[in-house]
Amino acid sequence: MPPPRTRIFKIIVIGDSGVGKTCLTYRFCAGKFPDKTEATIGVDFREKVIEIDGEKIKVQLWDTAGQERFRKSMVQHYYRNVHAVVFVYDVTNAASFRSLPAWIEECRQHALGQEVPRILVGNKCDLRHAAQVSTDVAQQFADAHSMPLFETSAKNPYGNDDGGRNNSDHVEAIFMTVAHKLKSQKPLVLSQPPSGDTVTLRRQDEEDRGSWGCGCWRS
Ligand SMILES: Nc1nc2c(ncn2[C@@H]2O[C@H](COP(=O)(O)OP(=O)(O)OP(=O)(O)O)[C@@H](O)[C@H]2O)c(=O)[nH]1
Repeated sequence: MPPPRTRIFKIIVIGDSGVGKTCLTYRFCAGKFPDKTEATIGVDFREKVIEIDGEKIKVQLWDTAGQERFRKSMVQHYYRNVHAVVFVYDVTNAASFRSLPAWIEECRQHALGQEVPRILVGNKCDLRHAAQVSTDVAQQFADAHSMPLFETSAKNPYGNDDGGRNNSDHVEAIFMTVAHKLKSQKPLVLSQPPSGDTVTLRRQDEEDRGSWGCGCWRS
């Protein structure tokens, strides 16, 4: 029997430069805050294999450049066969929140349909004292765009810089939520052949490969 194939979920992470996209993806894949980061040029990939309901799934995070000059040549590649989008803003930087409509518009221009799950992430919640974007305002925006909102800190998921708890979502839990959503959208389905008594297990993706692309499977 051939080894079971591993599904790959491609999730792109987008938002202004400096909001913490590299740190969030690093936190999820490496389990810690990076010692230092530099502005992303083009795109970086990070992967982590997770297990949901006994199935191993490869979560592939595309950490995209926030700076326009580092995006230009790559932007077409980001949006090919995307399974989910994570929009990130920095809770201490109102301008990064005001940029969100432009990022949503960029997705629209690259033909990302409403069927592609999106979430909104407010990062740097450890710096609550310096927050410029309130949870209420962010929640209104998320509701208006039918996205769930998560507030988090890639740096310090459990506490803030005053020594107190920051009540933020854990980065791990956020990406796992997206993976669960994707898995539930594309379950394994039982298919009964028209005749004969063999029942074959087929993955939903094989039926709509046109829209999801072959790239989400690997032997
Ligand atoms: N306090 C705090 N700082 C953070 C957090 N996440 C990221 N940073 C800092 O924010 C700065 C930018 O982080 P990056 O992850 O490089 O930002 P980016 O969005 O990937 O930036 P580009 O690659 O230019 O698009 C770095 O100095 C990080 O240390 C956080 O949760 N809390």
